[in-house]
Amino acid sequence: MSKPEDTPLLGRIRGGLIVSCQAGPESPLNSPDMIAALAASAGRGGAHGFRVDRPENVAAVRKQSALPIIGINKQPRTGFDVFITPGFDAARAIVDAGADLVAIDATQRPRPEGDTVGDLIARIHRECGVPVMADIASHAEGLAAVEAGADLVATTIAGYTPYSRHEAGPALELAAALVADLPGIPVIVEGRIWTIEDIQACFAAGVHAVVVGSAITVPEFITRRFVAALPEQDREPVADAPETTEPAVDRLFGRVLQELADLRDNQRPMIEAAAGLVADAIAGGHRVAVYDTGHLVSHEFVARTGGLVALTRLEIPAGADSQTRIEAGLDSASVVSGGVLIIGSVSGTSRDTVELAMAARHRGAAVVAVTASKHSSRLEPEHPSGRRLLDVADVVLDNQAPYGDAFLTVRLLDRPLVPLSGLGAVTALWAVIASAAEKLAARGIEPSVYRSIHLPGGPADVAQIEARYAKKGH
Ligand SMILES: CC(=O)N[C@H](C=O)[C@@H](O)[C@H](O)[C@H](O)COP(=O)(O)O
Repeated sequence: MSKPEDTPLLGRIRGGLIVSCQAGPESPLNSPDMIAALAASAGRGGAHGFRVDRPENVAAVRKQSALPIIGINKQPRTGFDVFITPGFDAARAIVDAGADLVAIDATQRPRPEGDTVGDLIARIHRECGVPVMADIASHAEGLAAVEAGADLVATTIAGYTPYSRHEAGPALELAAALVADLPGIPVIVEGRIWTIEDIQACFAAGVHAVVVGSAITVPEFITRRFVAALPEQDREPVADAPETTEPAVDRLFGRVLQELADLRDNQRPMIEAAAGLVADAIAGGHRVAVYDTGHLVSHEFVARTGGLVALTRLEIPAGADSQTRIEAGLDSASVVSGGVLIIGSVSGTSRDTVELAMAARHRGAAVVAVTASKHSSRLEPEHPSGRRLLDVADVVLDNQAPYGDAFLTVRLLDRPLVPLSGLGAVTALWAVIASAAEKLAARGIEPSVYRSIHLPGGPADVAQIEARYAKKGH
């Protein structure tokens, strides 16, 4: 397949805006008709093309638009992080549905079908006759994908793997480096574009086109962004404050289920990234340290039935100066290069917490933060650098709590009740642990897991699993 920037198809998207029209499994917009309506609206606004997931949605968009469609087929598979068009059948299905171009995960991570990026690209070229866009997370992956035959590269996965930088905005530096090192290959910026300035910066970096999704087609995210900017900050979000007649218990369960579904949809890439770090640390024989400014996370995860023996609690001793106390805490939990430190802090603003994260990273350990991002962003940071925990961690898991944390309106009461931070943090972190264990098992490493000490033979079982951990290191 030829690779000039101006094949007719690539010429049509040059300098253009591609609108990603996707809806998560729980979204009210998750149906082909709705996706087609989103695309039609974007087309009326001047979009130059669409990015669409799954054959039924591609077919629905194709029916009503002749604009270029970048098709993807997300297929999560147990034990693998690669899920954007992970294999040939997934690609073929979207081309058959009408996609003009296929985007695939072209990272260097293990692939569910055991093929290489090069094998997949060659087969798509040969059997489907369409160009392939390589979704990558790093500069090296971009170069390798082009070497392997990709026609375009996109920054789609940057910020969603443990080894790529987690930025709030688009991956501009990566895009600029790819533009410089891949002459003649169209570079696309995709992911976290939210402002006009973002778009201008992308084109100033020399990219071929941009893909924007959430900021145009995900009303929940757009609404949340505006709600987060409302001035009366201790008021519960309007969407959650109707005059309710529902009994508190029904309302609580309804809201919790909804919040957890949102957590799953919004935090999934970060959960998988954190799980990758935890799995790598355990495979390398390291302990996973857990620290919490309050109480919940460290007590929930360390020495728990169904939890991993590898997790250990980090405590910062009292007395001495801050640096000495932090180093002593890191030593006591064996935080070293290659290890992971999980830090739970709802506010994420205390000086010690930020210093602890920075000191752990200085030792070469990765830091996973579990924090209330919206709440934290509005609080004054104590650290002189002006940074919060979420600014200094490798992976940030947002427990999704609103500003003020309490999230439940109850009839007859003005003040919201029940902090969401704990429910969100605990669920997200158990998802990290479960996924890390699965990743280890997929590599042939069976992690040591506690059984309840109250079961018959419990104390002996606990002693035995701890001895197993001490011997094997995982
Ligand atoms: C990482 C991953 O799975 N990205 C997905 C790829 O198709 C989509 O969930 C994103 O919405 C899309 O890339 C557009 O990005 P943003 O919605 O940030 O504008």
